[in-house]
Amino acid sequence: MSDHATQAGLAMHALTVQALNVQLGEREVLRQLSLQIPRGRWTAIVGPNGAGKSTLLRALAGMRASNQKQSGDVFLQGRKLADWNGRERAKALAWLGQNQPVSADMAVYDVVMLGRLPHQGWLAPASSADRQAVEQALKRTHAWDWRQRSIGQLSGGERQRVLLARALAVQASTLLMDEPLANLDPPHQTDWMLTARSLVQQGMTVVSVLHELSFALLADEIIVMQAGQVTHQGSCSDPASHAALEAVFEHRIQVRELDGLWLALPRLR
Ligand SMILES: Nc1ncnc2c1ncn2[C@@H]1O[C@H](COP(=O)(O)OP(=O)(O)OP(=O)(O)O)[C@@H](O)[C@H]1O
Repeated sequence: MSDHATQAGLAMHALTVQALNVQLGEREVLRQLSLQIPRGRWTAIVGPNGAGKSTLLRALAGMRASNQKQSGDVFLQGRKLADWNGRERAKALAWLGQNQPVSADMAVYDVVMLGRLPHQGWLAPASSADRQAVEQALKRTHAWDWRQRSIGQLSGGERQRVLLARALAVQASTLLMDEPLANLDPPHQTDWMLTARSLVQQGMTVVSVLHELSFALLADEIIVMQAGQVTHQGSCSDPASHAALEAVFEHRIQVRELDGLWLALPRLR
């Protein structure tokens, strides 16, 4: 393939991973992993504990642990992550991680405003576009009423909704989320899912690591991981994806349809 065709192929995808190896300390966590994440779709990453899902998501975001060695390439919109200007990358790629540290004294509004930093000039005050993005994000996650409270005073689920608002306030074209449903009650899990869907309808790319398999099956595409490798990638409605999911969890779960939705249920016998 010509360089031009390769470049066009890469640009078609939000993210492309080529032959990625990640070692954390002495442990080989990702091994020769290659995949492509389509633009404008919601992709869920699933797999057993320790499969390497969070490590993959962090690599997609260009984050490295202090004891990490890495080879292979990650491309964002056809360009190597390392070739992006930091501010432009921060505008293009938003991140919601697990247990993200936030100063407990900070007001909720200010926490969400941090999501606007890539859009702001050095020491420049927030613009009306920044304030509008923050308000919209806080209202979308039903956190607007707490805007003056300190984040340290919130429950785990309330805090998670504020951090989701911070990620939404970036207004990036790609949103990476690691276990976004952690601590959310069922109605807010549903709200999160509807938010993911509406972002995708607006053309955004959403990538989420999920343990809640019935929510993962509501995505467009599913990536199944095991022992540092991708064992399957396909549409969430494809029977081959359901088979891969059942297999990776040792047939301790089963995928069934109810009212047009795919559900992952425990297999008791
Ligand atoms: N900083 C680290 N140093 C050494 N090993 C690590 C480090 N972080 C994670 N690991 C190991 O890397 C492997 C993959 O971890 P990772 O967090 O990516 O898995 P995961 O699929 O997200 O798991 P879970 O579902 O439990 O969140 C695990 O075996 C874990 O013990």
